[in-house]
Amino acid sequence: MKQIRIGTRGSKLALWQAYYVQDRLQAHGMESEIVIIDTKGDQILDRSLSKIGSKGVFTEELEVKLGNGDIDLAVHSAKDMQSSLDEAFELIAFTPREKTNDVLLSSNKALSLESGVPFVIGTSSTRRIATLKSLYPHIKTVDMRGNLQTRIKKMQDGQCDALLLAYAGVHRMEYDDQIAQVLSLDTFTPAVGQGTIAIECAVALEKERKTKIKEALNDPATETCLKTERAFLKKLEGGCSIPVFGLATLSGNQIHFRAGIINLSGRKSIRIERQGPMDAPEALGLAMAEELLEAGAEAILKEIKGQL
Ligand SMILES: NCc1[nH]cc(CCC(=O)O)c1CC(=O)O
Repeated sequence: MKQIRIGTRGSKLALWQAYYVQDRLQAHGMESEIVIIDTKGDQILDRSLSKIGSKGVFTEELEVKLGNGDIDLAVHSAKDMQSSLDEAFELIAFTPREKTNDVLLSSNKALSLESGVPFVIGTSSTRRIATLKSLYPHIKTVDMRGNLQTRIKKMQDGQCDALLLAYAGVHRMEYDDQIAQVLSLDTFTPAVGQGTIAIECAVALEKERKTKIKEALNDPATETCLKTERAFLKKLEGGCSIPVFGLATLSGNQIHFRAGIINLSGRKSIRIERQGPMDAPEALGLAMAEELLEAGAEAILKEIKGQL
């Protein structure tokens, strides 16, 4: 088979993901080449994602190259993928998921959210900021974007005392020794897709190639969870800038799904937990979204869209 061309963003975390994909393909007898592609999300660093307009900021340029056949697959953090893709593209695989928790990262390992001692956290995530406001009002936040290495540098320069990040990225970039706290999945329920890598292809990609790529990379359990979460997100029309969260896990042949929404001040939040059969992930995700919308998420979403 002709070499597979892997498209990726150029950040260290993106490249880690691309090399991981390359290794898996190699293990399945497929040679590949990595093609680095710059995206709007990498270029605009002085504005928060919620202000750029989250849709496709990390994906648009990759999709252009998928569309014209310059690359065969695009590697993404599943969390960065908008919930609705253009009809010419599809997600064909999700890699085995890393631990999905958020972590508190600091050079001062004694820091703790529960201690009651005030400190400053650098984060631009609306979900994390709202959750902090709600549960830990003594914590201040400052806006912080850029790749992991840039943020850690800013922390070391004194712009904040700690960062609030996904464990997956921290672990992949080998900053485990700076983890002060691993946060609970019930309080800091992660964003949809956190911790897994999504593989995007053009629908038009040759069938045999697609099948082989999927065989090499897809983890069926993760795929089921991601289908649940993404169906949920799609119904809520939440891009990555909306403080919506959702985590599906499997137990036996059931999907356990906890999900919710929090308003920007952190004063209103709605959480739901439900189970559903493993063979109908989208139905569970959709039902949860509908239940949440009826329980008040509709009003919260409207309020948030007026504020961002
Ligand atoms: N929002 C950016 C982003 N997209 C994916 C990850 C981390 C790795 C992952 O969850 O796949 C991060 C950084 C973070 O939230 O800490």
